[in-house]
Amino acid sequence: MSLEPRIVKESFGHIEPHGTRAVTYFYGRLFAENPRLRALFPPAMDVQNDRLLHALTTLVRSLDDPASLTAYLSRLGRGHRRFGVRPEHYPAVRSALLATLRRFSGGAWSAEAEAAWAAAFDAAAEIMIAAAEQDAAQAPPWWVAEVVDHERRAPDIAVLTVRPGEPLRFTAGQHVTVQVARWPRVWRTYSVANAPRPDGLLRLHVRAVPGGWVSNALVRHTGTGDTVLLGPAAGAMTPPADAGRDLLLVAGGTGLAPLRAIVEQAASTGLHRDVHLLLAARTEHDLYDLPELRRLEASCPWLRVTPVLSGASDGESPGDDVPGDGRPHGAAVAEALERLGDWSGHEVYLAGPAGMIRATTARLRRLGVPPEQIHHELSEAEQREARLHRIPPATCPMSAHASLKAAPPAPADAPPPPPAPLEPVPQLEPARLRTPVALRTPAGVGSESEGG
Ligand SMILES: NC(=O)C1=CN([C@@H]2O[C@H](COP(=O)(O)OP(=O)(O)OC[C@H]3O[C@@H](n4cnc5c(N)ncnc54)[C@H](O)[C@@H]3O)[C@@H](O)[C@H]2O)C=CC1
Repeated sequence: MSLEPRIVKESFGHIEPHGTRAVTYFYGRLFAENPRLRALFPPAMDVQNDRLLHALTTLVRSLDDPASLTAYLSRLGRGHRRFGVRPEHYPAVRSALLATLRRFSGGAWSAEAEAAWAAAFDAAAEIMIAAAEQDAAQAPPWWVAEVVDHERRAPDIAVLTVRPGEPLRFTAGQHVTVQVARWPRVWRTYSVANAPRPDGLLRLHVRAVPGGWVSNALVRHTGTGDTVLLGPAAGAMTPPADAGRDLLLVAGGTGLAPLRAIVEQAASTGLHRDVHLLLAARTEHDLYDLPELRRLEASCPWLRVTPVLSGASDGESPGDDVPGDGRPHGAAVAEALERLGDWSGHEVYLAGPAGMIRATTARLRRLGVPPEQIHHELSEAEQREARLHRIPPATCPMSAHASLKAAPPAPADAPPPPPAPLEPVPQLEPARLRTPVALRTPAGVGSESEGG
């Protein structure tokens, strides 16, 4: 990639302070000039805004590291397949992006900056398109999956088992995105809570968070026989086949999911490494998977499961509220870590609220665990929580799956309805439910059909 990182970084510095305003302007301009593209996006754009800002920041920061930039853009290109993005959409995005940069750079914009950004965009688009095309040759953009089991393990927690119509490849520790019939084009990330199995089933652990569209739909309004869409598996929190060390897994709440998959993976490969799973939860009812874990522990001599209760919270916002017993959050986990042994020789995997990941990482470092032995996906946890603290004021009662199974009326716990989308919502073809799926898009936008 022949780029001008210095110029791109400098000009981005002028735009960064305008963050959200600039991104809002970008999408406003994109949709004003290309109304048909609106149909590719969810009704409420808050998550999309965050994603664009995150993508631009990552792009600019990675300009000096072509290998990680290419890996990031390839992931982005593959991930955009599920939105129905096609090569012919890129010029419109390019034009809106340059206009936005020009608009928010004030007097600092120059022909040199424009050329540098145009070159950066073209190079990025080329990588994204190539990755998407390569991916299309081997995997569908999304999978239609049937819910084959739905267990309500607590008032706000469900464990769902889903069967994709086509094999969905993943490794233990990875996550997929999920879309429900009730909220078309709204994707949320959940870890797969099991290791790959011959029957291809995936288990998801979901807590219904206040105002959460997809989580409430999955926990309270989904049952056996319903259909969800799944995006491709992603994520790098996968232990190597033989990590060479014993494992310490620290789970916070439903952050158990990816670690549960790692435990299953260890069981199926016969690793002969000790695995200690520390299960942090606020209350007993949050220990929604403990009976199953106890059964697993009884049959696996190398596995030890230690639940740690931190106390119920008074507040509603996840992650940063204070437990009811007045002790600082994370105190119980920290005490347990200190009490239970020496972890400096362990490979450690953490999943749960961002605050827990940060606090536990700091504690492990103090306990002598080298940073390269501590694995987590903190930036994803932070993004998820940023979204939760800013519930968007819009919803969409239309359903991409409406023709598959009538969606019930919007639930009482859902936020108020959104402005109508400018274009018709893409519809799944009912007849092709369990075979490759076609996305019908408005004329001129093109149509996406599944590659095999
Ligand atoms: N469902 C899934 O597939 C996955 C979920 N996650 C994330 O895991 C989290 C789980 O949320 P909940 O089940 O509501 O967990 P929670 O909010 O009930 O907390 C679980 C444990 O973490 C501790 N904790 C919470 N905030 C803390 C902080 N700031 N410092 C130290 N400890 C803290 C709590 O005391 C509790 O012991 C969410 O952020 C979710 O996004 C992560 C990976 C997969």
